Amino acid sequence: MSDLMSTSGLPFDDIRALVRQMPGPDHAARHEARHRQERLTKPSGSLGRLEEIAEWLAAWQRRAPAVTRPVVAIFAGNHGVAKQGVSAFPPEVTAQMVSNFAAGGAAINQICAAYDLGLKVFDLALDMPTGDISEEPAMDEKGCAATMAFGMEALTGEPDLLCIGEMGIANTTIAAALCAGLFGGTGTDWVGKGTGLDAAGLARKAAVVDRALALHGAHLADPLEVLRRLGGRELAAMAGAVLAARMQNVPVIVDGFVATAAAAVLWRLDPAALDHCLFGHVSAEPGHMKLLQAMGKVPLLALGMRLGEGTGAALAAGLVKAAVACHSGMATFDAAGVSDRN
Ligand SMILES: Cc1cc2ncn([C@H]3O[C@H](COP(=O)(O)O)[C@@H](O)[C@H]3O)c2cc1C
Ligand SMILES: O=C(O)c1cccnc1
Repeated sequence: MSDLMSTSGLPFDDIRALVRQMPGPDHAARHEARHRQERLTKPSGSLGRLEEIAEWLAAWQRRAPAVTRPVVAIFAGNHGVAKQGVSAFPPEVTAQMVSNFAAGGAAINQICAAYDLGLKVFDLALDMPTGDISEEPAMDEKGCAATMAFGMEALTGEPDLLCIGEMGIANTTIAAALCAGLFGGTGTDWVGKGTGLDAAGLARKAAVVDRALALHGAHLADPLEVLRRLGGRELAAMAGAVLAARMQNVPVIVDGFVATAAAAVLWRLDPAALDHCLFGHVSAEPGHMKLLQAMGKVPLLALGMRLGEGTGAALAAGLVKAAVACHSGMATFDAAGVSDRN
């Protein structure tokens, strides 16, 4: 996928060029799917949002919708800001959970097995945390752009549906800072308990976000600059993966607060940039619903989950598979000899 990236100009110029070249939906494929939908043996509209999902898939896959190679991509990164005591867990857990993913012991492994989804885990220099955003930028431009390009590797193997998730202790602090940088507000507007902070921890987390905003506040007009300063590697990689999926006609399901914050960088560059994305669930992390509302996105599920790992996206992939099965497998009124409405 790195062939999408040239080597000329400033590193972010390549990303901006891709955003300008993003393909739109295939209206003919969407129309075809809608036409079939109307002939299936059910009252028109009775499958509700499942019908919309099938038509959305057709539009972005540019053909009759099909999901035969769904993949969950988890990006893992570590964050300098973890040393500020903003997570209930220590940063070693990031690498330990990557091992757990490989061993099949995490929640995401079970959901992938239940719904027959592929799982790919990408770890991003876990022994070299990014800069502490309350003291310095997380990344330099070259590192941030290179990490976005690395995220595009999620598309190798040609998945036909891509679920985006993450693992990275302290990354709900990063997501909160990123949201404040992109949409305004202060720490308290965007932080939540993450892995389970107490009230004192939550206040500390909000103060850390406010310090980061004070430090970087003069440089937040450009969304990619916000990502570089207030983001982290797994967030940069997720943004790159979402963008690469768009270029390759692969619909995306975004996971929770952290994954949505990463995708929001692209939305800020162009509000149409996430039209090929579904938002799998709304996380219990309070910033997530605010963020979805700010972008006008309606999540599929609300299960009170606050895990990350792509779990909410993977659950929604089960729904998407069912939507496609109905769309492609149901009989038409004519074929089944069922009488249509009067
Ligand atoms: C055992 C364990 C498994 C996880 N799987 C996802 N996360 C989630 O929690 C982290 C973010 O929360 P915070 O900002 O509070 O650190 C991320 O790693 C996220 O993926 C986990 C966290 C833990 C502890
Ligand atoms: O919604 C999320 O992405 C989330 C929430 C809590 C912890 N980790 C991730």
